[in-house]
Amino acid sequence: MRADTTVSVRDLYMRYGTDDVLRGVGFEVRRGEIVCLLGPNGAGKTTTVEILEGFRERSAGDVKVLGADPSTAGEEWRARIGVVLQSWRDHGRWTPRMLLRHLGRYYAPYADPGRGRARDVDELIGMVGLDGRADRPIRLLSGGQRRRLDVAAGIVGRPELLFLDEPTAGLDPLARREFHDLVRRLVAEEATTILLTTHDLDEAAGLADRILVLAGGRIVADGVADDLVRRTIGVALVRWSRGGEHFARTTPDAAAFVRGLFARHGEEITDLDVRRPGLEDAYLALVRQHEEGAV
Ligand SMILES: Nc1ncnc2c1ncn2[C@@H]1O[C@H](COP(=O)(O)OP(=O)(O)OP(=O)(O)O)[C@@H](O)[C@H]1O
Repeated sequence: MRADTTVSVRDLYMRYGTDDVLRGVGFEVRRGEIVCLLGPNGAGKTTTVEILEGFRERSAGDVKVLGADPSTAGEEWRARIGVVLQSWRDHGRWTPRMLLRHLGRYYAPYADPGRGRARDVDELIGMVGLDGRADRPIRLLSGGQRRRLDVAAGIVGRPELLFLDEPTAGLDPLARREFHDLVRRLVAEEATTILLTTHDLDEAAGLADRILVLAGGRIVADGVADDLVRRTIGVALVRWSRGGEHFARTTPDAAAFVRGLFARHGEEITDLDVRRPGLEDAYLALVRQHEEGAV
């Protein structure tokens, strides 16, 4: 294991009743990395993240988070991680300011001269763009504003490691952009390590240093987005029509392929489209291959 390994997972198994949801999951996350965990609904992303957060007991496997086993780690360890859950509905009568001040107090005993104490509440409210809403009851916040408050609650204690479960679900495009900037700032200024789940593949491609794809209970891909795309489906997707039929092929050399196509079929070719595939294409191909048992 490298010295900067923040999360290390080996042979992780999770069984619910007779259902094996995780079947030998393994990956690592290094300090200051933004890693994005992708996978279809029900693949086990939340389960994995909750095991790493110490909220769920695993069936088997080795898990180390900030050097400790989350199933036995204490409060001092917990104060070093931040969590934004998929949904959290509570404290409706409180105001964001009250809630953040309350959560901040929790971190006081764990103040570390190197990292400081809990963040100043006004600074935090500004960071997540909740100015003007800080003193109104939480139940009156819109869904997106509520999500911003969730993020604020996750970073109040200046976590070394931040877990974000679908953090931008329900955010408008501007709020999403601001959230991405906030994540990049946390990484650049505080070397925060980020593990996030999302179904937004543009978000994953734009934000993550590395992508993990969970399918069928295992990590079926682990790498930089561009490499995953190249490895999974080649470098170009060529689509065309001929005689009313539609065709599509992937190829590492689009120019040579298209020359060959025209040499064979000339003017019969219509609707030619050459496109560099993106993460969404690679992801869908991986999940499809996996479902067909080819991975
Ligand atoms: N406490 C539980 N008891 C039994 N089954 C569970 C429990 N929690 C989750 N599951 C099942 O485990 C599987 C994985 O669920 P999980 O929530 O981890 O998936 P996910 O990848 O986060 O899905 P989504 O993208 O829909 O949020 C699902 O089939 C779910 O029904």
